Amino acid sequence: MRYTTAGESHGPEEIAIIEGIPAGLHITEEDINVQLARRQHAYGRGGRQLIETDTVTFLSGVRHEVTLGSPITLNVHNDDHNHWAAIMAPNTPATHENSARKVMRPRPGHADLVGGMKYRHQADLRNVLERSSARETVMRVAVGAVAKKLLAEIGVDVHGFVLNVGPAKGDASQIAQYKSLAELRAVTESFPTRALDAETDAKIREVIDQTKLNRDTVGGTVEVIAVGVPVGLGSYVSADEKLDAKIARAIVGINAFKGVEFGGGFENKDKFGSEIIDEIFWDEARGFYRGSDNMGGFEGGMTTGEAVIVKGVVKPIPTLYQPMQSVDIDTHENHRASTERSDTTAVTAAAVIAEAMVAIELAKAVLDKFDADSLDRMKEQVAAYRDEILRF
Ligand SMILES: Cc1cc2nc3c(=O)[nH]c(=O)nc-3n(C[C@H](O)[C@H](O)[C@H](O)COP(=O)(O)O)c2cc1C
Ligand SMILES: C=C(O[C@@H]1CC(C(=O)O)=C[C@@H](OP(=O)(O)O)[C@H]1O)C(=O)O
Repeated sequence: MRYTTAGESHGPEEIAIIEGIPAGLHITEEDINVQLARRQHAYGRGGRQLIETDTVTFLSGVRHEVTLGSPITLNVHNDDHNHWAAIMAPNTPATHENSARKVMRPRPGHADLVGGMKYRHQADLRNVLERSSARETVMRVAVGAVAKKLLAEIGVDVHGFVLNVGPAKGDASQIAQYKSLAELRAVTESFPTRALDAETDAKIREVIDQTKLNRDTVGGTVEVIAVGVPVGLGSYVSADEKLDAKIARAIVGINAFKGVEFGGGFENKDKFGSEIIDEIFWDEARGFYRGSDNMGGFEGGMTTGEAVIVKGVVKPIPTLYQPMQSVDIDTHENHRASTERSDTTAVTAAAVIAEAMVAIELAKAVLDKFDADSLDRMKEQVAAYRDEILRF
């Protein structure tokens, strides 16, 4: 499976093309729209989300709600494009009027300055901004929704949620507190916040509200948990086949993510080996299993069969309503950076995006390992493999 996305933030459409999804997967636009809504309506977002109604259209690869095995094209319309049609027009030469919203003062913390230097966009840094915007993540969530549907067919369930925002502490992995991922989902699905308990939920909302009043932005930590993952996805034999490494790349590839960890993560460094190594047990029903999951479901770059637990750190987003110091790329004079309207935090939406990225990497690994032409054949192979592993 591979995918690509295309689209500018204020252009007419966002597009994704996915190749390698087996024939025979039941999927509807609504399956995807549910996930898009979780991203779009996350707490702490700005005015743009009041304009958009993120819904997907299938343009290829799906017939009568079933995948054909051919490339799947997904499309989400940018409703805001109406307000930008002249400025984004692909077929009209630049004029004084349609270049009205030029960006000449790069926004610190964005791709503006380096992207401008790299692509020689010295006439207008909007040419960088439009694609570097996290608007593109709407398509990653759409692709992730297809991946989640595929994974559900083999009993893999992936869920992402917010652990903390700003100084509201408490970023210990949550899975241990819950009997099942379904239970965890039941309490965290109610975005805007993780809602693990009413007090923390209220604290997180308060931090976001107060940050907005301060005309500032705030970061935080998200967690993604996947259960039902088969043993042995990824491989130790070559560095680029390690699945934990692929997931780390996929997480840090999301706009504004600055860190990633697995299981106990950075906290493991403060403990002794005897406290954190996941010991091996066996029983008839489960076969081999670990007594704990401090490694977040990976040994040697391969899934152990325990829950995959991934955390990501999201920076406070860079566009503030109190613009930061920058320099005009034309005059080289000091100026306040350009301001676009902005979210207060990306953390809440980022939990949904991180979930999508983990689902995509797990789905890719499953499709690499098993026959991926027909869904039924893939499921037969996965079942036979699970049975073999149980009897090891
Ligand atoms: C869901 C989401 C929404 C975002 N919204 C904004 C925003 O409104 N304003 C902003 O300055 N940055 C926002 N960002 C962050 C920028 O896209 C990001 O910081 C920038 O592209 C530079 O990339 P980097 O932080 O990965 O280096 C958002 C990120 C995500 C994931
Ligand atoms: C459009 C989305 O997020 C955008 C991501 C973003 C950025 O700089 O990354 C900046 C803002 O763009 P705008 O200036 O158009 O409001 C966000 O709204 C979205 O997530 O759908």
